[in-house]
Amino acid sequence: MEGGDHLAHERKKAQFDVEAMKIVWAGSRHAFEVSDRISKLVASDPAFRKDNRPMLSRKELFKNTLRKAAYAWKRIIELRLSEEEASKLRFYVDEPAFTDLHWGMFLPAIKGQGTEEQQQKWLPLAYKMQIIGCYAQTELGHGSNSSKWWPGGLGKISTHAVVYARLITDGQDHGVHGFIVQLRSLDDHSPLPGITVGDIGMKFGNGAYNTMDNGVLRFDHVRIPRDQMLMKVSQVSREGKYSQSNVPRQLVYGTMVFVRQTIVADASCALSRAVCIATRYSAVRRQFGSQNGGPETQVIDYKTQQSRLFPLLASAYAFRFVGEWLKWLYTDVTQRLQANDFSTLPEAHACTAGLKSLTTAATADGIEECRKLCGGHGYLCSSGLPELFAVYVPACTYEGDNTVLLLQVARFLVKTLSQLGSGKQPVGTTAYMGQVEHLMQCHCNVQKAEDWLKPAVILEAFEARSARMSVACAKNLSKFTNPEEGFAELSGDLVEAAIAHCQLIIVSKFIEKLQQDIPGKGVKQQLGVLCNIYALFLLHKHQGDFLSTGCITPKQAYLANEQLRALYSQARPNAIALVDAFNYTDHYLGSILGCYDGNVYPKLYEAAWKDPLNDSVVPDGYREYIWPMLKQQLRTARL
Ligand SMILES: CCCCCCCCCCCCCCC/C=C/C(=O)SCCNC(=O)CCNC(=O)[C@H](O)C(C)(C)COP(=O)(O)OP(=O)(O)OC[C@H]1O[C@@H](n2cnc3c(N)ncnc32)[C@H](O)[C@@H]1OP(=O)(O)O
Ligand SMILES: Cc1cc2nc3c(=O)[nH]c(=O)nc-3n(C[C@H](O)[C@H](O)[C@H](O)COP(=O)(O)OP(=O)(O)OC[C@H]3O[C@@H](n4cnc5c(N)ncnc54)[C@H](O)[C@@H]3O)c2cc1C
Repeated sequence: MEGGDHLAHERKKAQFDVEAMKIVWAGSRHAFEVSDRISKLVASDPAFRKDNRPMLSRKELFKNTLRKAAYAWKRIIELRLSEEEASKLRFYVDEPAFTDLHWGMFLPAIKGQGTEEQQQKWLPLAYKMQIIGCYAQTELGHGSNSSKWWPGGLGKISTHAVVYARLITDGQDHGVHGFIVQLRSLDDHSPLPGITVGDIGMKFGNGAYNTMDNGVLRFDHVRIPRDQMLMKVSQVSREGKYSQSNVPRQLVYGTMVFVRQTIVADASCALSRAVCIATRYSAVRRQFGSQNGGPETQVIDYKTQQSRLFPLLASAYAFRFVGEWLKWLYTDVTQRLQANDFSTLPEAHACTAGLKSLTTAATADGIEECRKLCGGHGYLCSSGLPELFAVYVPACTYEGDNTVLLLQVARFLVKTLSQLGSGKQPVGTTAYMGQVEHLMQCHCNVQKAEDWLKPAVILEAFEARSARMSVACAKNLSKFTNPEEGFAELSGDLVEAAIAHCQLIIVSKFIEKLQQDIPGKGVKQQLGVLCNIYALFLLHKHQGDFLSTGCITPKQAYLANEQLRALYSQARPNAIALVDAFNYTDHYLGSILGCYDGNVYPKLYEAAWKDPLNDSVVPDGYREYIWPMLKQQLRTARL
């Protein structure tokens, strides 16, 4: 069957209003309209072509990225795009670039840690891109005194950096502080005296993150003017006297709270993209299972395919909603900080760190699972999945290694529990710890599979599991005379407790979302199915935790799995419509397997012929290497 919509029969099965779901996914009608308009603008402009990326050498690839970034900036100015529209445009261009760090970390660091005066000086230059900045924190070795290593945009492009370094005055070490440092001449781009700077080399995957110039930086007697130390948190006077404002020192790390929050939103984008590809292809692909000469089975109808794919579809929606909530939390903490209320900073730090860890790990694993769900064709670059995986997987490491971040959450949980004794009532995402006595002894009363559809039942099971795991850690920690030694010894258990707590947050935010007014025929009902799939899939996967802490019985675990199977059947007719609701253009998806019309096979066949290897029938190197080999075999055979 040539042309036409090969997935039309699937789209007809939808039991909900897809257009209304698109608004829910985007967050608002306004966000949908901006996203829709800008994604089409990018898709229709040949300057943003990206299908050739895996074929380019590093130098070609990098120059191509610079061209796109400059062109994107030109279009942003010509079209007078707002900040929101400009950031969407960069998002849909879909190519990691120095601009990510300029807009995503350099500017926020100055906004968050610079004084009013410093902001007035630096922000206008940065907003007009008259200077280009990066964020230089990580070191080659341990400490904050070796060479900076990894910062994106540093290697070849940034003119400035926010550099994190130790501040020493009068021989006294005041710890790590941020400094704005000019790295390169604004006239000829050469490094300033005393500065050694360059790219750190090829990274994982063709194309992928190699469009970014992650860099190395060394200083040799470089003088930074005093007023280029970011001085909102602490100051050095002209006389060299060090002082601290009346704000917590942790604000120095505020940029990370901001970026981790955007990374959670980004996880839902990356996962939904992979899921969209795998779902559409699973409906197109037929394999075995035909009876009486009828058509073969669509692989999406295999229960095993559903049990691997639908939890990922549900996770994409779950991450979307928890990302929305995290954005609210971040805005709230920012407003409080401006009013000198620092009380919610530890929670904002724990939530952003923990959710960044959970969502990036699940997304990286999920993209790889989607590749496998597409069988052999998933391994082709034209499926879009190998590059998506290679671009995405460092999210598990950057902005804090995922395990290190979970340990930060665990510290927060242990502290919250220890404060219960002094009568401090936990609030926000740890409010459930206030009912710890009930949660330690409550019994789940599920008797039949459908009982698992009750939000209160699910919530109590997840709260009890999380509370019991944290309390067990706290009890074990109290046996150590040296708390740090105890923390190190029990770090494996602490990480598991942190995961349980963060999973509870995601499940509870999905449930809260469903309590809102959600317009559109059948939309809320479908989201309800996805929410239950997400929660029961987690319960099934981690049933060891739920059983060993006595939160549920083996029979109840069995019933949860039974309910999960029923939910997969409910999701099945809506699967294509649920991924259409992401509203991705074929350009953004960058995948033949995931194309909207499902016309996969002719496109795969056509794309194969575009590979440079097929430019000639006889390949380069034939005369040099293959022909002599064949001739020699011929001679041996004749002997
Ligand atoms: C639709 C959406 C589209 C969105 C598109 C956008 C795309 C998004 C992508 C964005 C681009 C991303 C590109 C990648 C760029 C990558 C950049 C980086 O990787 S920058 C480097 C980041 N490095 C790290 O994250 C290091 C991890 N380590 C830590 O975070 C450590 O905690 C520390 C180095 C900050 C400090 O270590 P240390 O001195 O040992 O202190 P402690 O850890 O013991 O902490 C002391 C105390 O402070 C609290 N704390 C720690 N961090 C924070 C924080 N960030 N905020 C607030 N508070 C913090 C901690 O809890 C302790 O508190 P206490 O009460 O004393 O227990
Ligand atoms: C693509 C990419 C882009 C990046 N961009 C930037 C950037 O723009 N700016 C910037 O400053 N940095 C950047 N980074 C660096 C990034 O932030 C660090 O790589 C990250 O914070 C992890 O630190 P590390 O590499 O030192 O890993 P390590 O800390 O050396 O981790 C190695 C292993 O040790 C374990 N480990 C480490 N500490 C502990 C502990 N306390 N307890 C238990 N286990 C531990 C980790 O879990 C991990 O398994 C980037 C990295 C990548 C990959």
